[in-house]
Amino acid sequence: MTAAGSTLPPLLELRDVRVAFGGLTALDGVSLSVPRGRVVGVIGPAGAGKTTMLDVVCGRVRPTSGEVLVRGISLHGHRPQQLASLGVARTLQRLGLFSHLTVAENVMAGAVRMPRAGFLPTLLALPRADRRERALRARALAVLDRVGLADTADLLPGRLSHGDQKRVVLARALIAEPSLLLLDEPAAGLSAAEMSELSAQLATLRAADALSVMLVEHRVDFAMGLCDDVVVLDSGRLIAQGPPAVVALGAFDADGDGDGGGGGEAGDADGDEVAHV
Ligand SMILES: Nc1ncnc2c1ncn2[C@@H]1O[C@H](COP(=O)(O)OP(=O)(O)OP(=O)(O)O)[C@@H](O)[C@H]1O
Repeated sequence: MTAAGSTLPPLLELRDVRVAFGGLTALDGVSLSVPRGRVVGVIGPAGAGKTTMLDVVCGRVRPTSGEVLVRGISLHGHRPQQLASLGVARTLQRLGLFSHLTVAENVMAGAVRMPRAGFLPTLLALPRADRRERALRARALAVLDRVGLADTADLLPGRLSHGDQKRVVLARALIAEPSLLLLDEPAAGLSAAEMSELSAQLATLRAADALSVMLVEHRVDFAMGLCDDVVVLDSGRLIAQGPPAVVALGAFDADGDGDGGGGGEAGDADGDEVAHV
């Protein structure tokens, strides 16, 4: 990285973020960053605050205090629909596909950053609108090809397996050409084979597009295998963060089963930085 490059702010930064729902503190002073081109996984037991963290980044939930920054710009007061213009796209835990639209049309629906045809030209079916529609469809087909679903473009999503529907959801996020992708439980409901395909897919995307990813995941093995860095939340507090191999050495209970998660001693086996708060 150049000297100038190293001064760039992280793509995403949370500074001392606290979220309270009435008397319940869902996030308690969480600070973290997602550097450019990195994949950061957020793990922790049910109710730890993982989804709340994504909601805060997306503007669905306002922090009670603290700050969220994208490329160094504070998102104070931003709305979810403004996120795309900042290069942020999110997938939801529930797939949210339109059952009456084809796979390609579902993907096109994610292209909020693309120039729109405008109501009047579309209504009058003017050639300019047709051209834009065709260009958008071509983009959707290209993205579907990237996730291995080119031949499903004209099917309804209900015809696809759960794993393939999740790939459509990924394609719908990718068509907006995000620089930061937020994934809410991408491995949920996937078989072991589908999980390893998804890992390979995300690794390819990251390499090709310098995409930064923050994902929330219950499947700790998946997150540990894929992510450059892992953040562990428990009861709204960030209790550990660092490379998976280092965090795995720490005594946290990621699956909430009371057995101490990775077990063993906390430490810094290979010189990587790990924080236990
Ligand atoms: N809108 C809300 N109103 C009140 N409490 C909420 C709201 N959203 C979340 N909570 C509470 O905040 C805490 C954190 O919830 P959150 O969904 O962020 O956890 P999580 O780690 O994503 O859990 P899971 O793994 O089960 O999805 C929980 O105690 C939850 O009940």
